[in-house]
Amino acid sequence: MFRLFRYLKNYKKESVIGPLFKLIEACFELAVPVVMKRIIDIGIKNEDMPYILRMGGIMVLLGFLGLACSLTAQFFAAKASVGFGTALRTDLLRHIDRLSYSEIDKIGSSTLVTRMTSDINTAQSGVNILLRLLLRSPFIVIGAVIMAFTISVKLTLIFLVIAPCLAFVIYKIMSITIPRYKHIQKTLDRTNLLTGESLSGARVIRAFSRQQDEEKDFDKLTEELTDLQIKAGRINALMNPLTYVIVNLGIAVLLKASAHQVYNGVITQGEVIALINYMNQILLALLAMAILVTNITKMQASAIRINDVFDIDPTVTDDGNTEVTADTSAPAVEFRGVSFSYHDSEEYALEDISFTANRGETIGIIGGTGSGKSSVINLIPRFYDASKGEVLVDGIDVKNYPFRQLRHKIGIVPQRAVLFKGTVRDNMKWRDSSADDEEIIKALKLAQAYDFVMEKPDKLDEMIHQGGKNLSGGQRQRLTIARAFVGHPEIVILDDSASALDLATDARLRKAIAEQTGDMTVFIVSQRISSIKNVDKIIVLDDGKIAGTGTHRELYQSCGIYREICLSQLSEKEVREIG
Ligand SMILES: Nc1ncnc2c1ncn2[C@@H]1O[C@H](COP(=O)(O)OP(=O)(O)OP(=O)(O)O)[C@@H](O)[C@H]1O
Repeated sequence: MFRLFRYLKNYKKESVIGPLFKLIEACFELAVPVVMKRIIDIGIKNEDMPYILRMGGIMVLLGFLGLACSLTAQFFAAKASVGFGTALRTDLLRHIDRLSYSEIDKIGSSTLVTRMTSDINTAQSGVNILLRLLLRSPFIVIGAVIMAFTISVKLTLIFLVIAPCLAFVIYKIMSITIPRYKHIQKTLDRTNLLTGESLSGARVIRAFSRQQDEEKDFDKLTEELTDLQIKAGRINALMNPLTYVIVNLGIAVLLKASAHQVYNGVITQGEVIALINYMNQILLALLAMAILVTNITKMQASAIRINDVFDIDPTVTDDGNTEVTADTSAPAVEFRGVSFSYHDSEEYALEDISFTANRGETIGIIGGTGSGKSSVINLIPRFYDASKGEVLVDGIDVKNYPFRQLRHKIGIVPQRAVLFKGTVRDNMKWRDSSADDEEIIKALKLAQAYDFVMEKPDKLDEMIHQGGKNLSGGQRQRLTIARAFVGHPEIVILDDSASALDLATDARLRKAIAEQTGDMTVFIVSQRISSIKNVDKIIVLDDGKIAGTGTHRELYQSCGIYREICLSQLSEKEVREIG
């Protein structure tokens, strides 16, 4: 937890002023019983109305000063804790941004969202409470005991018995409830995960009529959560009655012990009232400490989870890499004996892959599901690093490029069409922020997206909802294809990105790519023969290995797997044409 306190370094002043004002407020609070004592012992005893009013005025003033100090402390504590949360969130996001796909796959994006949101919020409120209560509560307890000593040493001995009893009861209750609260937090995480999955997968759940099963799972989890909360709540509910019983018993003992002393003139009525006040102040301060400890425990759990993310070292980095000069005589992309496995698994997803893709060539990658097509193309922009062998772009190992330079060369159309909230124009400028409308329109035309964008009332200014929810699957795909071509990348990768297009649009897209990409090297990953049959070179993958490389005609004659795919997808006439 202490590791996270470095995010308070820009808020040193606030972190001192906040607690300081809380201490000043505590001093005013400790002074109130003294004034009360004077009102009783001097004002009421002498029936001195002006004195009572004067002292009453001082009490009100103490109240207002306390309030002002408390508000000031709250202001600075809030400023420091919000600043802490912001700095922590920014740094965590920066760290997550540096993680490779491999680490993100391992930890899971939904877990990262929880770390970024609820864990950071818990740490932030923990810091706020810490700044306000860490010094104040012990100060009030010690201060109240000292003030009581100045009134009567003998009667204060009762305090020395009551305060540890109170602390013990609070400690006992918390030692039972805190582990339960940790359990509740874990169940809450599971509930959040299930809720997230149910909401994001709502359409699939309905399509498969799985609502009832989902509801059943959700009910089970929420019942478990309710049960845990009720049990922890029941024990926690004992806190106030038990502590008040102890304090009231203490007050009864105090009254009994002081009665004689008051009668004999050893102690005044005002002093007895002041002692009772101090006893109540100790109780309230100890209860505040219980709240503080609960929050520190929650904060500690969140801090561990946040630090777990910080402790993950990115395995794919470009640290120390400086801009490289491309070797224009080398192939645009070359794989040399590349093998690759996910998360250091023993089993290779790709094995001994070697091929070259020259400038201006269009390369088709085909194979069954899970044959390794996406794995191959993910190695080009270094989303993952090859376990063995080398991946070269323009003759240089991708590991030697700064990410910015490498990825600027590449336009990627991922398998899942992801668009962001904003206008069509905003989305088109992701690769190249300086792209003008002319360039955007050229890319939209190539991707067969121009017509439907122009049919929208606001054209390039048409708003796209989060995730492109207000577009059809095919429209989304066409926009992601257009986005990859803006800014004229040297390499374009289309990962099964025409799957939602009708055959006619797909054919027009292929024709446009063949005619308009010029010196770009284009990779088309597909399971459809029709999407790749006219490209310069086709790579056939089977179970992570290359089963054949060549043109459509060559592969039909030499590669059994390719022929099988052709026979399952092409019409008799098309097959006859190859032969
Ligand atoms: N993130 C991942 N973590 C672990 N294993 C993975 C991951 N992604 C893919 N794999 C595994 O690697 C192998 C190759 O997967 P890949 O996605 O490259 O195949 P693909 O040919 O693109 O399949 P599809 O056409 O279905 O997209 C598969 O066995 C798959 O289970």
